Amino acid sequence: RPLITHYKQYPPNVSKVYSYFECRHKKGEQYNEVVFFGLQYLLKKYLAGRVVTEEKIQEAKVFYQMHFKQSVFDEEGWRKVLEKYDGCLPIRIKAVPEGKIIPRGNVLFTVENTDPDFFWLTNYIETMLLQMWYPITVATLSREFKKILAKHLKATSGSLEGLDIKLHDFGYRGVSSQESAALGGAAHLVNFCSTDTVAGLLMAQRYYACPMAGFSIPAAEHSTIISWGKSREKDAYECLLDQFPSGPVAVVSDSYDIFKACKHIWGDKLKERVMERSEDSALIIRPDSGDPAQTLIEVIKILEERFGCSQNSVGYKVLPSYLRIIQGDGIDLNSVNEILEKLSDEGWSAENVFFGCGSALLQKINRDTLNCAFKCSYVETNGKGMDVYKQPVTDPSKGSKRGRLSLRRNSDGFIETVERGAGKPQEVRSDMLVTVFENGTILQEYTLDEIRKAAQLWEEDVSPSQ
Ligand SMILES: O=C1OCCC/C1=C\Nc1ccccc1
Repeated sequence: RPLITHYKQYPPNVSKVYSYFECRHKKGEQYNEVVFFGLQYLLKKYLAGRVVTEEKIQEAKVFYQMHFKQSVFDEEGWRKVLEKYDGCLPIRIKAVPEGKIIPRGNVLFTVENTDPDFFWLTNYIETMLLQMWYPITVATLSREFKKILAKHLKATSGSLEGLDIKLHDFGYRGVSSQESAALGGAAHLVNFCSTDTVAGLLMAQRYYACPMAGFSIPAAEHSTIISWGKSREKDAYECLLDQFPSGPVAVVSDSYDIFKACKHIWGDKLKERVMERSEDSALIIRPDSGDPAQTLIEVIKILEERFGCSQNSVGYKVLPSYLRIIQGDGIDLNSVNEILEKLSDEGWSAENVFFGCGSALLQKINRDTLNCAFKCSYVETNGKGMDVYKQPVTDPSKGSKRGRLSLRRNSDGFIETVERGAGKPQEVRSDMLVTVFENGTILQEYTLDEIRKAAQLWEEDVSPSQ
């Protein structure tokens, strides 16, 4: 998009461009609240410090001359950033603290130039800032998973114990890049501490001060099973038990026939080996094909017949503590709910099952999933402020907010956006938006621990009533 040329298109004597980011709300849409996450990484990685240099200006000048076949690159503008601010961006960003749960349709962060000479800078960084849609959407959907898992776990076990390891991130291989894996993997770790997406762990370490944000366990994959040949399937499984005698071990068991594997290998030839394992060294059987709910029910029934089960304090059946199941195939927000419904209908507790989620967690989303938008809402021209907005007659739901914005909890305790700069000065204190960036400096940082605390589920998210 020729945003490079926008500086030529603003009215004369514009001195300030003020824009904001929101996840627009559409009536009847699901996911009515979002987790704010990811801005700190983008600020640290791309916007903080001396980001403008003479070399970059020269390179951009040549590049855009070739790209537009005319000289539209604002060399003088950028050189002024270099000279006046030593290459730092004269921009102010005010944002919701990371991890906060905000209802759709509210301002999440605002961006404005801090020096009249650089009004064109605000929307220059729009493209980069709009990429916030990704970590916000992953963190939000991951938390929707958590709500579903919490409800079923509470209802069928009476407790939320182990909730934060109930959804394992399987998505590393299914995302579009290492950076997406890092951002999406970290976003999932806001809600859970169970992952195989190592890039997300490194992101949490380097940008959110968390030395080890998530855990995993030894697990088979199809190659380590089929490399023994079909005739030695039992040996392949026995090797896992031998190699990982203590601690949980997960074994994908559908290479040939999941049902026979459970009945005749896990439940017969290796039965004693399985039963001798302790509760904190459980065997976790992984189906990986077939209709998820049907396969799970059939597998759990075979395991019940072979190993028995007990009743928990709320009357649901639980397999022996040395035996669990993880379902990582075909899991998304709909199927996970369906599966848990069917399991509880058959009297099985959610304690028996863990879930892995790949693309549905990190990739099967886009900027429209939560209708993320970045719009200008206020300008100053000839020193005079003016609230601006769009209100397309062709789609009112794409209307934008107007004026300078603040975010506050109203007298009923609900979070709302105050438009038109109506946030009274004394109310400024209560503005939930915090200045996190100004003129190249990050003014406020959050640790993953603080973010996790902010994003934890509320009481009503867990009550089995709804
Ligand atoms: O089975 C498991 O138990 C729990 C530990 C992880 C795990 C499997 N991981 C995985 C990752 C990427 C694609 C597929 C599986």
